[in-house]
Amino acid sequence: MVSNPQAPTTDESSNRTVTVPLGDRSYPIRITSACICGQEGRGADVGILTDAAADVTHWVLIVDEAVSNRWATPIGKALDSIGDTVRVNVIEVPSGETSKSVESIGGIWNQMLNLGTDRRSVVVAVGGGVVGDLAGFAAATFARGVRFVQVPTTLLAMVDSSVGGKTGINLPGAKNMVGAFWQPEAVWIDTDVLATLPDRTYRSGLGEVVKYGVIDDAKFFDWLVDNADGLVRRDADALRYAIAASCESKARVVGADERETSGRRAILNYGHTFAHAIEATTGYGTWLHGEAVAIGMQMAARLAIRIGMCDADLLKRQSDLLAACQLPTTMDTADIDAMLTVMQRDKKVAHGKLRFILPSRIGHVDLVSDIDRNDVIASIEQTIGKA
Ligand SMILES: NC(=O)c1ccc[n+]([C@@H]2O[C@H](COP(=O)([O-])OP(=O)(O)OC[C@H]3O[C@@H](n4cnc5c(N)ncnc54)[C@H](O)[C@@H]3O)[C@@H](O)[C@H]2O)c1
Ligand SMILES: O=C(O)C(=O)C[C@@H](O)[C@H](O)[C@H](O)COP(=O)(O)O
Ligand SMILES: [Zn+2]
Repeated sequence: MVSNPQAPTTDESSNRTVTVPLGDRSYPIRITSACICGQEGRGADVGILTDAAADVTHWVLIVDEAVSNRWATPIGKALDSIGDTVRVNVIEVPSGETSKSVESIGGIWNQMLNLGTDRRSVVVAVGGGVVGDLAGFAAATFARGVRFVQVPTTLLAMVDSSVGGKTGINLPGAKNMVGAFWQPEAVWIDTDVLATLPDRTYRSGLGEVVKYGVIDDAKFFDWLVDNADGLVRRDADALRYAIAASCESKARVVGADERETSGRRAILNYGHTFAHAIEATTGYGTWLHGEAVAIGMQMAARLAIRIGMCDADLLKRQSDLLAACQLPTTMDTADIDAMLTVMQRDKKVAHGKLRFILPSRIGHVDLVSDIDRNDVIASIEQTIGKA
């Protein structure tokens, strides 16, 4: 069922644009379909890329190897056909979280150098959040910064990682610890690419979608409750609505606090202090990011209950929605000491103290300091079913 009177409007082709409002660095998120595979054998329509950046002499496609043939090749061919004045190169990246590493970024910098990348080159990230974060960081740092465009190919990347300019890599003991804020020139979403996305990876993206409902938009949360089945089945209308609503939430928050200085942007980190500790301590890639976020949100909601910020009903509503999205809400076991060590390196830590994003009601969260370590431990234990 898709029934929200505030559903985003669409143009005749059912394409839609959401703007990330950042003054003269504002950029569009274009939500399209049938653009990459092209209509009636015409090849990819790369107008979104060519409109996004003027005076380009060189396109560098940084591509997840799993989507290279099917989704990046048509883009490369269409860019190639623009003419002799523009070069196109492709750098393939192995799939998976372990590619967000010091070794990978070093390899990419050297390949960019060998390909003659300069400040009139534009990087195009084609892949999920891993390639988006990695390619974005390469663009932010090579030659002290070249332009880039995000072409997200996972649901998670469409609703979250391609928007807002957080780029970077992991260290073995700390997720996203090295990176830069570097905004893309545009985000080009083509929902057709989800046709090849495995179910588990697709559902992982729903973890971040649920997050927006809890942190920012109670009406969207209710809509998700009504439409979870459709989303799991990938109903096209439900999916487009969820992508647009998520992008609108993220664009609004990023526009208000681009570099997470006022604290507003930190709300996007709901569940993430726990999630990043789960990812790092279980080995990157064991839990997908959105799955870890789902479990992390459960831990955060329990922490909020423990300190009297919200009641048990919020946890139940959140758990029910996560379960309806076929996401995990618990894990069998956890190395809590190791998790606490990783959590201490969270970027929200201030004066050595952990700070958490915690809900007071559906649709509202706050950044909270002075949390007792024992409450953190108890929240993890309750979520792994130990207490
Ligand atoms: N920068 C941000 O604001 C931000 C926000 C959220 C998450 N992230 C980061 O994003 C990463 C997770 O992103 P993800 O969930 O997209 O993971 P991912 O990039 O690892 O992609 C998941 C899997 O799907 C495959 N894949 C991608 N697109 C496909 C397609 N269309 N068809 C078939 N297979 C496809 C990939 O090869 C990979 O195996 C994490 O590193 C997380 O930290 C960043
Ligand atoms: O864009 C943001 O800001 C977010 O926090 C979005 C998160 O979903 C994302 O996982 C982000 O990469 C986490 O950032 P970090 O600063 O905690 O590493
Ligand atoms: Zn996230």
